[in-house]
Parts: sequence; C-alpha cells; structure tokens
Amino acid sequence: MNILDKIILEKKKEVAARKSQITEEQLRAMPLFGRVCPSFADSLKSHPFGIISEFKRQSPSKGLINGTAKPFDTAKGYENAGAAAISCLTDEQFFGGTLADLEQVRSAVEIPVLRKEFIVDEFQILEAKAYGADIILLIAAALTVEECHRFARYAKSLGLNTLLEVHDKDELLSYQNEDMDVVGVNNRNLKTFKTDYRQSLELLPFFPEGTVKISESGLHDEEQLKELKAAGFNGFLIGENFMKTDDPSKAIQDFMNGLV
Ligand SMILES: O=P(O)(O)OC[C@@H](O)[C@@H](O)c1c[nH]c2ccccc12
Repeated sequence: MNILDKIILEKKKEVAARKSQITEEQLRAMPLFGRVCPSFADSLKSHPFGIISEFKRQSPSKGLINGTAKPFDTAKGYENAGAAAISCLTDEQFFGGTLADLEQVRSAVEIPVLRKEFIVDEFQILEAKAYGADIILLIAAALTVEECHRFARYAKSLGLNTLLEVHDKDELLSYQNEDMDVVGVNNRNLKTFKTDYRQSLELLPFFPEGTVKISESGLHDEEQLKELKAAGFNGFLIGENFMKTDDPSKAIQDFMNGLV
C-alpha cells in the first residue's frame, strides 16, 4: 500500500465522522457558500508566471516544513508578491492543515484559493465552497474515472473551478474531460517521493490543444520555471521552496525577482 492508499483509507473514515457533525444544509447556510468564484484559468493567464503558492506545514515525505508561519500572513505575502492563486492544505493527519486555515487564507486574499485536499466524497466539495475555496483538487490516482468525472460535474454545478492532477500519460488520457478547468502534472512519484520536473515535459505532447496546464511539486529554481513556461505550461504549484524558509513572503518575493 503506498502513501496515497493509506491517506485515502483514513480520509474515508474522517469524512464519515465529519458528516455526523455537520449537515449539508448547515454547510449551504454558511456565509461564504454563496460567493461567486473567480476563474482559476483566467488568473493563471493574467499573471506572467502563474505561480500557485502553497501553505504547507508538513508532509509525509518531508516531515515538518514550517511550524510557525501563519496562514493569513503567508497568504497575504504570497498575494502581494504576485501569486496567481493560493493552495491551502486542509488535511490534518498527514499535512497538518485544517479548514480553519482555509478560512484564514480566504479572508486574506482576493485571488483564487485551492482547497488542497484528498477528495473522496461530494460532501468535501460542499465544504470547500462553504469555507471559501474557489478550486478543488481531483487526484486521478485516488479516484476511479467515474468518481472523478462525477465530482468535477458536482463542483461545476456549485460554481467551483476544478484542478485535475495526473502523474502519467495513462491518467491524463483517461481522466481529462471538459469539466476540468486546469490539469496539473504532479512531478512527485508517489512510491519513491522523488520529484523530477522533467515528468511535466514528458507529458506535454499528450495534452489536448488548449488545455490550461500546470506543473506541480519539486520546483525550486527559476530556470526550471522558465523552461517549463517556454514549453507551454501556464502555471506552477510551489510549496516547500517557500515554506521551508523563516519568511515565506520574502522567499516568494525573492523568487519572483529572479523570474524577471
Ligand atoms: O512542496 P512542493 O514540492 O513544492 O509541492 C507542492 C504541491 O505540488 C504538493 O504539495 C502536492 C501536489 N499534489 C498534492 C496532493 C496532495 C497533497 C500535496 C500535494
């Protein structure tokens, strides 16, 4: 069993427990539920490098990354530096995130916010909307094609943007459909945890024309981004490279300065 299988198993238990604490009606009644979500794809295209910067305290592969940064200040710093979107982990058990973090991030910024979560049930998509997210993540490796397409359709019906995450060509070809607003290649191999940005380049020829695409994980130097951008990627999801520093807001600002 790889780490993703383990997380998904735990996640299903967690969602079942959560459903006994709060009802769908209560989620729909929350103040942020009626927000109109800005377009993720448009935001990527209107920012020169389409950086999606992530608030990430810890991960199964790296352990503790940052134990002191605050979601509100970090998100604000990211936005001020010119990020196109913010990703906020809400998984607590493996990544140390919470829905309260998502609320904080939402209250700090205007740019689109991604609920970075292992979605296994429609209920979590309702939660994402209720807590102020604009985008949900659908991980191909964690879902059947039918689930993935059903969840994307449901997210679209609530006005949310969808980000499909793939690791390889087979996932890309079988999971992508018209309900996916953006497709991301995760450069992290889930079995070895190794990241290699060339994974993104390898999948490039298999994207249908016009797909808005991003590269995710293990990105840490400006040259990688310039190469991926020139090859056709519209955005870049970066967490650890900023979060591992004492001051993620300064780290992203320095990084941005290196891109111009
Ligand atoms: O911290 P990194 O290597 O820059 O990676 C960020 C992001 O891509 C990574 O956190 C991620 C990509 N897909 C995920 C799915 C679940 C949890 C986390 C992730």
